[in-house]
Amino acid sequence: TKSTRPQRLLKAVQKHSTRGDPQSVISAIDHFCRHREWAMNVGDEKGSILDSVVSELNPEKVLELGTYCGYSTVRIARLLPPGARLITLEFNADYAAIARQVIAWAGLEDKVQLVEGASGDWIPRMKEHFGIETFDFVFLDHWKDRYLPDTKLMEDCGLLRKGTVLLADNVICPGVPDYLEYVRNSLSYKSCYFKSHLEYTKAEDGLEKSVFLG
Ligand SMILES: Nc1ncc2ncn(CCCCCNC(=O)c3cc(-c4ccc(F)cc4)cc(O)c3O)c2n1
Ligand SMILES: [Mg+2]
Repeated sequence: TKSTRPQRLLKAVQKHSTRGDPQSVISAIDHFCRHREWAMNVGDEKGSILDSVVSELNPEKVLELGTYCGYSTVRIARLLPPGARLITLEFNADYAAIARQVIAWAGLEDKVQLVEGASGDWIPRMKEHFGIETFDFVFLDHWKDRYLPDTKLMEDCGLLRKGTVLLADNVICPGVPDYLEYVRNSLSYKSCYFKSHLEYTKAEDGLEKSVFLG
């Protein structure tokens, strides 16, 4: 039977990168997506912005919503200090199976916990199930119509603290208008837009960085 795009992406990682070398995994995925098949990874341009936000923050507790093949998981986890933890939620079991192998190939499995399921189901269980008090950094890259409800859910579950940073992908393309309106107008957030491009294309897209003020 025909392979899937995530399966072909994994093969490209195993063929063109070095096990245990996260940077080579990132480069192999970017090369595959730019020259073989487009895929919805955050990509190299927005990825560099993601890197700078994570490096500046040095977060201990990270939540990623939407793993896909693990590209942004690897980008974030490779920058985390020893002892820091990244929990990443993936709804699609096939994507999760590929992402686990990409994360393991990069040698980052000790920093990453991949959980299969829907954000709306798992966010309320973070405290009791993972012993998480609050998150320092959240990367939103899942269903675009879940960014706003899940942000409100994280607020209600007490998972955000003064200074927690939310970074949202795709705020222009595909777009998250209700989320943008909320974080840009709410007195509980200080928000700013990083203009960029949709991964591997010339179309405009960008990341919205929002600091929770408590
Ligand atoms: N609730 C819940 N909980 C947990 C979950 N885990 C996964 N999901 C479902 C996520 C499904 C993938 C989400 N990502 C995107 O849809 C996406 C799309 C584009 C794009 C596509 C076509 C174009 F022409 C232009 C742009 C580009 C991007 O960078 C994107 O990130 C979950 N949902
Ligand atoms: Mg995205």
